[in-house]
Amino acid sequence: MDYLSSLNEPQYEGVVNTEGPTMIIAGAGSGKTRVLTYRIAYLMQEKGVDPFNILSLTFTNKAAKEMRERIESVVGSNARNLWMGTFHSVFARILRAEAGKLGYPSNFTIYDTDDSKSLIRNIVKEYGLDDKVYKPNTVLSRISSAKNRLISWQEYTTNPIYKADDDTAMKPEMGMLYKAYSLRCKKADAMDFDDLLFNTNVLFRDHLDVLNKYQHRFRYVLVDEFQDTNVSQYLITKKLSAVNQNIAVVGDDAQSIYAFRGADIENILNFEKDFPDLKVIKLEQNYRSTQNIVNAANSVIGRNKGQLKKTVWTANNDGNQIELIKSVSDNEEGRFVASEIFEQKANRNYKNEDFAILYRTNSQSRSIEEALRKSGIAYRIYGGLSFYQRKEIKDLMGYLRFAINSNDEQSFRRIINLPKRGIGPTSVEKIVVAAFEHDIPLWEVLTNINSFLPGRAANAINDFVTLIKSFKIYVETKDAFETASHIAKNSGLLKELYADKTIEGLNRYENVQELLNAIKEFVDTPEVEDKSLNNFMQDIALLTDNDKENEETDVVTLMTIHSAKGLEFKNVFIVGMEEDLFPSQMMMSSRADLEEERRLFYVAITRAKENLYFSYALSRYRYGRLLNCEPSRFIEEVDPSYIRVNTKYGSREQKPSSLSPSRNAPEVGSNYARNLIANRNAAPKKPMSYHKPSDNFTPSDISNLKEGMKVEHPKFGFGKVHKMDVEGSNKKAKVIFESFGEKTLLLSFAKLRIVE
Ligand SMILES: Nc1ncnc2c1ncn2[C@@H]1O[C@H](COP(=O)(O)OP(=O)(O)OP(=O)(O)O)[C@@H](O)[C@H]1O
Ligand SMILES: [Mg+2]
Repeated sequence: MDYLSSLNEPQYEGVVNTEGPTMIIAGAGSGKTRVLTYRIAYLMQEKGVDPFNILSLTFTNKAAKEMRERIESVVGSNARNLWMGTFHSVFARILRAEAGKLGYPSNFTIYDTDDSKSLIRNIVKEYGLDDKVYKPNTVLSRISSAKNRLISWQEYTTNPIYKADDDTAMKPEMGMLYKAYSLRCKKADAMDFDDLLFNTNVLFRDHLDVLNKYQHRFRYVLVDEFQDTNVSQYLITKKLSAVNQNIAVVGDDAQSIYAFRGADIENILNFEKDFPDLKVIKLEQNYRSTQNIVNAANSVIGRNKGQLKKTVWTANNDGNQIELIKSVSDNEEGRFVASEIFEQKANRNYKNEDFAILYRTNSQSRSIEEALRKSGIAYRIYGGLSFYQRKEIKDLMGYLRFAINSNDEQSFRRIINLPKRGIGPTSVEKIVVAAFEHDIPLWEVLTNINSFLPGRAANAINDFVTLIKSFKIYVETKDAFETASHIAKNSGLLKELYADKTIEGLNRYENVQELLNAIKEFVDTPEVEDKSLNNFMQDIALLTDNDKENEETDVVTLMTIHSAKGLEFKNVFIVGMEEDLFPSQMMMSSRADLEEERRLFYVAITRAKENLYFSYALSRYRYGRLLNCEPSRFIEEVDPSYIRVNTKYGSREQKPSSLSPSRNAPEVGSNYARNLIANRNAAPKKPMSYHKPSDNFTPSDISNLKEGMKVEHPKFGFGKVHKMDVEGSNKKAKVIFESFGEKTLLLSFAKLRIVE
């Protein structure tokens, strides 16, 4: 068979030895992904394994798609039945099927990072905490890191270790926020990204029958980019392959670049302990890059202390030296890069798609984009604001999500006053708080709104509820396209966009049409059996812009180095090679951080097949100020024999070895100290902490509740009935609680225990 003949000896071993645990840790461009791809093809074609029994986990949906296409070219359309995708997408699918076991409905909503952050922002406000101390980003990453280490909020709030850490960091309320955030997500029938992995672990831990089912389904498990799995992901794969032991992982410790998100290099070491029969395969030949690029990459990564020893060599040509481009400003940098692309295309027959421009942070794309646009070079940005992050798309998706899951708090907040219905933030807050305090679902509050809000506000909500109910009928009875079109029209969203005749308005209108087109395409796909909106929405939440179908393919790629992992391009520009930018200012405070940053540099270098450019500017706008910049220390870390200064654009005199030796010490330390002092001085407001119900708490029959009775409420604790109010249809009781003061409770919802 002809795909096998294109493999070298160890690669061949990796493909045909399909049984038992296998690990390949090898350098960039050595064919790790190729081995995984062919191993799957081999399993299907030679071993007759059913694609339903193969689970392949990749880092991006794009990588999964490419892998599937390659396998398809060998084995045919049967490859579509492989279980292949990111950890998040595969396990979201499994969680939907098993949701009931964890107390979620199968149509649970997936909160994206924006949803999570805005929920945190609300909670911080509700508890009266300082939002400069408890920034949504900081709080979310602390929660995320706990979840990825499988620490539940229950454990977090009871184990004093975490409290001590948070106290030291001047964020003593972190545990309380973790708990409140988790309860709110659960109440909204929503999982955030980390929950998808966390809950999969809970599912497999607490439901051995379910674990058993998937252990038998996935006879073969394969993981690409294994170095970037976190503890939570590792545990899932380990459990799944415990019975059959057919697990193959490939990775490169020198390319581990997600430690800041909890990826753990220890997994590579643990793997040997957890699977003692492990077969380890070494790949040493690089097929991707020229000799020069491979050598330069080796000279960089050799500076890291904590790497496994590996040999990487190539039989490819020497190729050109790395070109160093110096510019006076970020705008000039953009122009130089654009001119170079223009020239290379003209002289060497390259196409746009042969170029990639890689940068450390998304915001660097602006000056490059401007220059490319002026030169008429087609490009595409990966990452950044993706299609599904655009406001108009999120708005319509908010309606679709809410029609499916009407307890979804974040969607509710997004759409309730869109278009304007005269419902103010106070009413919205009252509704959300009522659901929480009465411990009833959001939808139940909305459908009984007259009990919670005064007349006029209630009327507006009632109209909204009627509208959503009519949408729900569509969700139940029509296909995804009919439903979504109906909702787009009748929600008033399309009309509002249509009325806006500015260019941006037209764009937004077209984007919504584009989403409807995508849904139409989904409905028209013959292989899709379940054409409901529900089914369409399932995986959408996990799509990133990188996965979007590309309209035009011959484009220059712009992306962060992080998202370039695993990819390759003939020509690569690494731009913004300046101190404080790359290495990033935030990553210079410890040796471990700097090593991670250096691995990122290694990843960037090893994306290039033929030509590589480093570019830096002497000044750049950052944080709204023009800053002077110095060339990155990383430039000097590359053996100078592999670099030449580009004299077309940069200064002729400058040599890489003479790059400014003196540097100002980064200000990280002093800033940090300033923040600490500032935080200490800002007296934190005390959060209100809800009462913990007594162990014997069960709500009593309260039809005979009378003034003077002593009661317990699950959240407000103990109190005394002050006054009964039987006016109108709603029976209410005014209760004075010991810690919360007076509250008016609706008897039809209140869960109270009569104490005496
Ligand atoms: N035996 C081979 N003969 C020819 N080309 C090969 C061979 N093995 C791999 N290649 C090619 O080398 C390039 C790198 O392979 P691949 O992407 O699988 O490497 P990798 O180890 O996964 O790299 P990375 O660490 O960057 O993910 C690809 O273009 C691939 O097609
Ligand atoms: Mg790879």
